[in-house]
Amino acid sequence: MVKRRVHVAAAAIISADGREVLLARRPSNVDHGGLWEFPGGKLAPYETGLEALKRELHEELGVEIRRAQPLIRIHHEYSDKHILLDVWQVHDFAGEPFGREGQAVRWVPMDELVNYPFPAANLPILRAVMLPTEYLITGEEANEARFIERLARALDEDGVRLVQLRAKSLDEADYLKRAEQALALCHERGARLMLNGEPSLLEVVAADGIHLTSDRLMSLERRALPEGKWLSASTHDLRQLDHARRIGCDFVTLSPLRTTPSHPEVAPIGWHDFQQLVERAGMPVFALGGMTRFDAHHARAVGAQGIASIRDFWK
Ligand SMILES: Nc1nc2c([nH]c(=O)n2[C@@H]2O[C@H](COP(=O)(O)OP(=O)(O)OP(=O)(O)O)[C@@H](O)[C@H]2O)c(=O)[nH]1
Ligand SMILES: [Mg+2]
Repeated sequence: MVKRRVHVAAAAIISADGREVLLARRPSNVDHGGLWEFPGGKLAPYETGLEALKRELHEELGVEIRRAQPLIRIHHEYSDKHILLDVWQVHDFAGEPFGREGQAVRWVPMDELVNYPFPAANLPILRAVMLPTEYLITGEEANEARFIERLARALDEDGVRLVQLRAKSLDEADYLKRAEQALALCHERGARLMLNGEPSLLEVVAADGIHLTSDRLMSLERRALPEGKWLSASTHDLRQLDHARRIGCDFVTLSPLRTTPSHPEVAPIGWHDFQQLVERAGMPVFALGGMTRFDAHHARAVGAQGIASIRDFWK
């Protein structure tokens, strides 16, 4: 059987306070009936994704999009079709959304999203909706007070909401102590903390997830994390991206986008190849390597979740 190829535009419509996202329930008599979805539908011939999205949101919800940004593109094989879900984050719209086709429509808090039944293609979209555009990786800082100061500055002044504690020079006891301190700071501000190391670290410190080095990623055959925790990994090529997806990573960094002073010998990926890799990733990807917040807009435009950086946040 030759599968149909279906291109669908869908919207993650975010509430003004950034805490909720709008879901709709598919009518029981259609494909994936009764499941929840991000409102949207198939592109008509000659429509762009954004044009289709504008038309669909008007038809399905009675709202007009004012401002939207690409969020993630997911290719998924259903038994009867190959689907491309082209998902946009809608930050501003006019009108009061309601189910114009009789479907249920509901504002759902971000942390309750995982409790809703979605079509199989949607898991990486949920991750993308929950993740910010910027990912801070901590730099080295031996002095404890100075470390706290630097992290607090990034959280308070830069508004960072996702942090990876990377501290290769600390032994395990000191790392765990830092992790407790970082976790308290992050959670006070509603930010999430990833620990760079072994999944077993989570048995000691109740951080939000684990970030794996690419070597460690390639040595793991399955996702071994407690329920509700996130798994991310460093990747540098397609083989590592494929492996990350296979074992169920929630998101990854892909590097080095540019040549950096710390790794001058490594060839940069560059935006062109980066875009091709992201298109195949099937999960949120942060561009890493010489990135600053000025690059975030372009990173999003080529399909990434955003940028990860030490230098731009670690002042
Ligand atoms: N809109 C939307 N569709 C999704 C999501 N996830 C997902 O797998 N799909 C699938 O993508 C396809 C979208 O088609 P649709 O039924 O919304 O298309 P449409 O609004 O143009 O309706 P119609 O062509 O039936 O009139 C369906 O097979 C649906 O199950 C999602 O989050 N939102
Ligand atoms: Mg639809």
